[in-house]
Amino acid sequence: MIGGGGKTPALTSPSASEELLFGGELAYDVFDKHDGAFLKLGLWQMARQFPKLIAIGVRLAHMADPGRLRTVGLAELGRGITQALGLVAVNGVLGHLLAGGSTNERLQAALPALTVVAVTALAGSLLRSASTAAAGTLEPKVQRVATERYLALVHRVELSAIEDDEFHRLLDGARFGADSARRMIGYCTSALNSLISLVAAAGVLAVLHPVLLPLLVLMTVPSAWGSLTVSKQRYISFHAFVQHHRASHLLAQMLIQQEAAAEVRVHEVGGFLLTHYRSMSQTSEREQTRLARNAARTGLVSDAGGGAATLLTYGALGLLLWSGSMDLAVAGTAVLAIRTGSSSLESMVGQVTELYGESLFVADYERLCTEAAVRAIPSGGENLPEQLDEVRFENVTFTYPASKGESPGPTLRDVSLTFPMGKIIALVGENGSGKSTLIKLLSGLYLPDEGKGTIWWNTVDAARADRAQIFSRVALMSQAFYQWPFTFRVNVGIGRPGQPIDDDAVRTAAADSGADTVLAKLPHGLRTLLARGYRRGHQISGGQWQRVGIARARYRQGEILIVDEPTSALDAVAEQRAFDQIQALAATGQTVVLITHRLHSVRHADLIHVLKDGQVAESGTFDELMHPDTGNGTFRKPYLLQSHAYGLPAQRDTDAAAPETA
Ligand SMILES: Nc1ncnc2c1ncn2[C@@H]1O[C@H](COP(=O)(O)OP(=O)(O)OP(=O)(O)O)[C@@H](O)[C@H]1O
Repeated sequence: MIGGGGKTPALTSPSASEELLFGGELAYDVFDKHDGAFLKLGLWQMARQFPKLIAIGVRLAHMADPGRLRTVGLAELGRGITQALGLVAVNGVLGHLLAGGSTNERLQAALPALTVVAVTALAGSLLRSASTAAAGTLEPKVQRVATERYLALVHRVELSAIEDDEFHRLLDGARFGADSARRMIGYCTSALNSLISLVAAAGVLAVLHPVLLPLLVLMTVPSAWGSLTVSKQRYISFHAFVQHHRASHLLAQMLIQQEAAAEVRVHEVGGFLLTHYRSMSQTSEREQTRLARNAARTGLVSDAGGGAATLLTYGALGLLLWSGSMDLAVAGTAVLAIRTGSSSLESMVGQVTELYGESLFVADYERLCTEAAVRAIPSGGENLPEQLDEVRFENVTFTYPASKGESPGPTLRDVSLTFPMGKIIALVGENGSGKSTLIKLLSGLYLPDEGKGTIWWNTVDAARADRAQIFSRVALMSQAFYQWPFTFRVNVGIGRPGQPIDDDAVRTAAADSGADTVLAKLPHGLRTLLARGYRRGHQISGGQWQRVGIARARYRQGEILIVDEPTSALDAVAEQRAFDQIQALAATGQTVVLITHRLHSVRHADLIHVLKDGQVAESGTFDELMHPDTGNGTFRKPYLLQSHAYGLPAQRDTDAAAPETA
C-alpha cells in the first residue's frame, strides 16, 4: 500500500530481459532518496505542501507572460463572482415563484431576479472566453520558458553531472515537469473557478442554514482522499519506473535507428530486440495493472464514503423540512446550492488532484534546476596568462564519480607531465590507460580530485581559473566528436559558434584537415546536409567524418589543438596527409596534443608521454624513448612490434643509432 504511508511500492522483480540486457533491475527505490521524503507525508501535510507547489507553476507563468496571467486570474475571479450572483438571483427567483399571488404576479415579481440570472450567465460566458483565450496563449509560453530555463542550466553543468545516472533521473522527471507546467495553467484556472463557485455556493448555504455547510465539505472529503491517493501512487510509480521506461524506449529506437539498421538486418537482431521489448513492456503493463487495481480499490472506498456523506446531507435537509425549520423555497435553493456546491467541489477535487500530480513533476523540475545550478561549471575565476608557456600536471590524481553501489579507483594516479606550448606533444598508451581522461582534464572538463594534485597554466591553478577561458584556449577533436546533423558549413563553423560562419575560413580549415576532398564531392557544397533521413540529406563515411571533425577543431583556432585518434578511420594516404598537416601546423607555432595508437605517427612529436594504468610510464623525445639507455621499453616494445608488423622504419628516418629490438 502506498496511499499515506512511506513504503516502497511493490515493484515487480527484474525481468529476465532486464537481467540479460542491463545486468539487473532498472527500477528505482524512490524512498531511498531525500527528494522522495515529501511523498511520505499524509493528506494533511500534502495539502500544506500544495500552495508551495502551485506557487512554482504561477512563478513560471509570471516569468512567461505576466499580463496574460493577470487576465486569466481576473477573468476567473469575475466568473466566480457572476456565478455567486447568479445563485443568489436564482434564490430570489424561487422565492418569488413559490410565494403567494397569481402566476402572473409571481412571474412579474421574479422578473428582475430573472434578468440578473441572464446577465450573470452572459457575463460568465464572456469572461470564460477571455480566460480561455489568455490561457491558450499563456500555456505554450510557459512550456517554452520552463524548457528554455532548464536547458540553459543543464548545458552548463559539469560533465560529471551529465554522466551521473541520478542526475539523469532528475532530467527525465524535469522533461515531464516542463510539460506539466504548461498543463498546470489549465488545471489552475479550472480549480480557481471551481473554488470561487464553491465559495459562492457555500456562502449561500451558510445563509440558508449553517448545518448544511460542514455537510457539503463532508461529502467531498472521501473523493478528495481517493483522488490524491491515486495521484500519489501514479507519481511514485513513474519515478520508480523512469529508467525502465527509458530502456524500453531505447530498445524500440534501436529497431528503427539508422546506426543499427545494418546489424539489425544482417545479424537478425530485430527479433531479439523485439522479444525483449515485449518482455520489458509486459513488466510495465504489470505495474499499470497493479496501479489500476489499487485505483479501483481506492475508488470503491472513496465512493462508499462519499455516498454515506450525501445520504447524511439530504437526510439532514429532509429533517429540517419535516421539523419546519426550513420552508420549501429555501429548501429548493438549498438543493440547488448543494448540487452546485458539490459539483464544484467534485470538479475542484478533480482539478486539484490533476494539479497536484502535475505539480509534483514541476517540483522535480525545480529540483533539477536547483541541482543544475549547484553542479554548474563555476563562472569567473582567475584569468589565464596572456602568454602561455606550458600547461603542467603536478601529481594529479583523478577518480570518476561513483555509480550507484560502486566505488571506482582512480583512473589517473599521481600524474606529472608538461605540455609545452608551440610543440607537438603525443600521448600514447594501451587501451584504457587514461589518455582520453587526461585530455578531458587538460581541456577543463574535469578537475583533479580534491587536494590531489594541480594543473598549472603557467602559474594559474586550473581549479581556480576561469573555466570559460580554459575552454576558449582549447580546440578538441575527441574520439567521440559529434556528427551534427547539419550542413557541412555548420559542421565546421560550429567550432566557433559565437560568430557568424566565415565560408573562406571553413574552406581553409577543410584544406588544412583533408576535408577539402570530402567537400569537393558533396552535391551542394558547403550547403550539403550531412544527415541521412532528412530531405537533401547526404551520408559521408566514417573517415570523411573524421576529416570534418579535424576541420572543425582547426576552424576553432584554439591555442591548444587536441586531436584524439585523428586517423583511426583514415586510409593510408589521408593518414599521411593528416600528419603532414599536423606537422605543418606545429611549424606555425600551433600547439598540438596528439593521441594515437599508430606509434610511427609520433616519430616527429617534440615530446611523447607514455601512459600505463593511469600513470606516466615514461616521457621524452622519440629518440630518448627508443634508446635502451634512456627509455624503459614501454614505448619501444610496442613500437617495434608495430614496425615489424607493418614493415615501417624501426627508427626515426634520420636516426643512425639502431635501437634494441626487444
Ligand atoms: N565517463 C567515464 N566514467 C567512468 N569511467 C570512465 C569514463 N570514461 C573512461 N572511464 C574509465 O577510465 C579508464 C581510462 O579510460 P580512457 O578513455 O581515458 O582510456 P584511453 O587511454 O583513452 O583508452 P583508449 O585508447 O581505448 O581510447 C577506463 O578504465 C574507463 O573505463
